[in-house]
Amino acid sequence: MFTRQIFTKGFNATTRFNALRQVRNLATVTGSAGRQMPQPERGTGTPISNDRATFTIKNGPIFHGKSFGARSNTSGEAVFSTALVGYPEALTDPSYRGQILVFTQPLIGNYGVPSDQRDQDGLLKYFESPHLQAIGVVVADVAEKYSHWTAVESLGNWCAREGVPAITGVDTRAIVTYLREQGSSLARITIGEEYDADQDEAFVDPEQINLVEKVSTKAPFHVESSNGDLHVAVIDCGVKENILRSLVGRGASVTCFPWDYPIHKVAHHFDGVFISNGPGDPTHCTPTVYHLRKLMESYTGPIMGICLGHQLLALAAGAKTIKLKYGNRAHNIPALDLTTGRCHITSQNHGYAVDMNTLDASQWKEYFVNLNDGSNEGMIHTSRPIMSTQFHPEAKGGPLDSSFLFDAYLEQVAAFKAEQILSAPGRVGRPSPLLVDILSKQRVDVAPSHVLREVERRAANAKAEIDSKQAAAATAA
Ligand SMILES: NC(=O)CC[C@H](N)C(=O)O
Repeated sequence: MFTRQIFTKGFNATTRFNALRQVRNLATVTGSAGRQMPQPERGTGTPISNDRATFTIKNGPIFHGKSFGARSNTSGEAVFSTALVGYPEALTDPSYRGQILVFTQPLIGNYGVPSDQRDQDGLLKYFESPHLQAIGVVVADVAEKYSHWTAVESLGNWCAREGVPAITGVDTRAIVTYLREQGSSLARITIGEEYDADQDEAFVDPEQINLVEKVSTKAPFHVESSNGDLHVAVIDCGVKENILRSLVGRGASVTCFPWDYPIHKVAHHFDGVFISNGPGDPTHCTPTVYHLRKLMESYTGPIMGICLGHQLLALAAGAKTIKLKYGNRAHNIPALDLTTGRCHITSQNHGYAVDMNTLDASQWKEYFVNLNDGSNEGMIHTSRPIMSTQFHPEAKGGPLDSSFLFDAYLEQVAAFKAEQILSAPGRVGRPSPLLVDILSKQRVDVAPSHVLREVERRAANAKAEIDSKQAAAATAA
């Protein structure tokens, strides 16, 4: 409202100045508590490295540039995003685990990195999870100086603190042109050394790894809504905070379960079930798919899935998923709603898609279709309240065009709850206070990728040591 007034004709200069000052004050008033410079956690991260750096695409071109993040090497799938804003949200989105993110927007870092402040419901205000999730960052031109009222540190500082290598000064247009033609590729970032072609076998292929088990909560957690008395079970495959906020803000408390939790055994306690986004190939999540199949057989309440959640529901319904040539990562992808004929501009981040030809047409209809490449963007059950989208209605970053899908889902959740109360009047509406007290309020035991890497490295070393001792003992005997 203020901004509208400021630019209305007829306001004199002083009024305009005061209004602007008010907007600034409003904007900064809540920020102070979380605006201290974050301190490095002991034993994690490195100082910022400004050494030479190399970005190497497996069997492809090599790009030389300058490091601006952690002094460590990394390897994974190189993916690119054409989003113009939202690097803090993208880099903390667990769906980017295992991936080196190349930004096509040339100037990245100019508004710094915000704090890990939480909102009134205990959800992160500016991040999609507590840590950087992408395992490497590639930009054309990093902004070392930044300016924004939410910023507490530079992008370089954040990457270094979180142990994530980052490279600047490379031609991201050439990288994208290569990936677009060649398709998804493995790559590595090497800091401070010349690239050695003999290391080629060291490329890590995230497609082979179950990344969901690394980013999912290890035990259930609960986020209470102060806005209503609905209760939704979320299968956490690496859930974005803004998905939780979209549910909690609309009056649903959420209990989030680990990815492989037998959800069908507890679903009857809930007014709805939701399946989150998450990293990697959906076919790794066999337990989730099995539980979802059982859930759809026994549970009549509303079910919604987003992105990986959509793919898992489709697999549970008997369909197949495919890997796209290079995926869709942007904030301006047109998706056509086939039930209304309306086009929505959507936020996306995925490398796999549901093959609509494999979905049982007697039970499911295609809900949305991508107007750029014709890929599937969602499905809806023909007779039951089950619906899912490949794109991200929760945005962050990106447009809110499709947030109405959360409204629609929660209307169904409320209707189901009302029905349940009528048929079983003793049913407790709100989540039990005991449950709420016992459960954690945040994800449980989800280690940031570089900490996990270190743990895995030490475990591998320990195993190698035991193996060699056993071998030596066997030879001696
Ligand atoms: N954002 C997501 O949930 C991504 C889903 C899946 N990992 C894919 O890349 O297709």
